[in-house]
Amino acid sequence: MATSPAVLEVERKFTYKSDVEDVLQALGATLQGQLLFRDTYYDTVDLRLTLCDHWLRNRQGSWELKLPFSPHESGRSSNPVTQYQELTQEKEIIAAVGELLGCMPLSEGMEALVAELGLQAFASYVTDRRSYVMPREGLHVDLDEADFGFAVGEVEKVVATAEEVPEALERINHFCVQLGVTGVKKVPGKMTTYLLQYRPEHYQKLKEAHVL
Ligand SMILES: Cc1ncc(C[n+]2csc(CCOP(=O)(O)OP(=O)(O)OP(=O)(O)O)c2C)c(N)n1
Ligand SMILES: [Mg+2]
Repeated sequence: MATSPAVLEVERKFTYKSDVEDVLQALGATLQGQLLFRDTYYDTVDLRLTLCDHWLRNRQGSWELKLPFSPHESGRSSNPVTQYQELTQEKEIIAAVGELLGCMPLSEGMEALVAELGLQAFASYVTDRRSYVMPREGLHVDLDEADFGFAVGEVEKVVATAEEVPEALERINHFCVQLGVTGVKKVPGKMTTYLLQYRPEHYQKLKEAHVL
């Protein structure tokens, strides 16, 4: 099966104040747009996907799987920068889920896979996202407000190969200094906060597995 070019997302989350958009524009960021979207996340009944830091979601009708491509760096550390591969082709998602669960799914499509593996939706929320771009740096900045009353920003760079990651890290961290984001600890994202608020047992299991 021909695989699509890799999409490797290098990302750092940050908390922001009401003047963040003035600061972004002063740094040369331009508003790309505002988007509302619902994410619904799925896992097996015994949480085998998220316990392996794999995040299967349906975003406004499109399926995506986020999986660590550098496990020692992503969720399993206090590093504020996370690194995930993002699959969007259903055949690649099915293959990756099957590989992780040690099975050969017969399903050709995602709805069938959900039924075949008995996957359950464990989180669903709407995000109001204002997206900025820093064209020269090739960085994107998302300001997210979730419908359960939580806001978080993220600076991210998407690259195609692992060799491009060190420069992406450098650009993200340099921009975060300019933005006044200085903490070295990981900033909780929407999913972490959602689980803590609504699925504390799931949250606890992921903490014990050092995923979150
Ligand atoms: C700081 C941190 N964030 C996420 C994780 C685990 N994790 C990885 S992916 C993932 C699911 C997506 O989480 P998040 O990035 O919060 O959502 P969102 O910003 O809407 O997705 P995007 O639009 O960026 O694709 C999680 C929880 C972690 N271990 N640590
Ligand atoms: Mg994110």
